[in-house]
Amino acid sequence: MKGIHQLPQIILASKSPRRQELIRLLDFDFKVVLKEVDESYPEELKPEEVAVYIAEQKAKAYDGELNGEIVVTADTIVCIDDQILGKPEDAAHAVEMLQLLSGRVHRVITGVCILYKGEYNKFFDVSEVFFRKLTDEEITAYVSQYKPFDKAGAYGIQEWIGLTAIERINGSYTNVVGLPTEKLYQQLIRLVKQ
Ligand SMILES: Cc1cn([C@H]2C[C@H](O)[C@@H](COP(=O)(O)OP(=O)(O)OP(=O)(O)O)O2)c(=O)[nH]c1=O
Repeated sequence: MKGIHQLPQIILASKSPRRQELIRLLDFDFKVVLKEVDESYPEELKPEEVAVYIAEQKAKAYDGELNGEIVVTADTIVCIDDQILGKPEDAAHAVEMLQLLSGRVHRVITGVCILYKGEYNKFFDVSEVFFRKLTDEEITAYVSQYKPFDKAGAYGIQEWIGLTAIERINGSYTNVVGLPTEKLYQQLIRLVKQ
């Protein structure tokens, strides 16, 4: 037990350093435990459903292995014109994604799954991100220097490109980084106190 609300131990099943840092800042007693999970999804799902579906798959890997802990998993996708952008496969793919996002608004959806006492509690958050027009030079320089291959949509809002090219966002900032902390906090308290 730790933090203002004294929650049980949390297992953050995520290799993402940004998620680990955010959950640390929430002041939880947590540890990181990782498992390989297949991130494929049924094609007919809507973007919001995809993020939640993958988050749930990540949590399912812990079913039956818990002893009162809370498992938290998440999945972040970028969505433009109903096209889902995951992580880029290589530099050319990253450049293509950023050219698509340049000068336009897109949605970032993070699905979250909380596994507690055998129940899967799922939700998602959506943020709109407004990019100014990026030049091709900026895009290629960013991709070669920052190698955003571990990031949905090929960019990090917390990096150089986010600081210099995002005009504004509508919604939660931490949701774009990979974990909607305000919603997650409310859900955790609701589950533990009920
Ligand atoms: C859009 C955006 C995404 N991201 C990150 C969040 C996620 O870590 C990543 C999307 O990939 P995910 O598959 O959501 O997560 P992950 O593979 O990094 O970690 P795990 O599955 O173990 O939890 O992109 C940023 O850091 N900044 C951004 O602005």
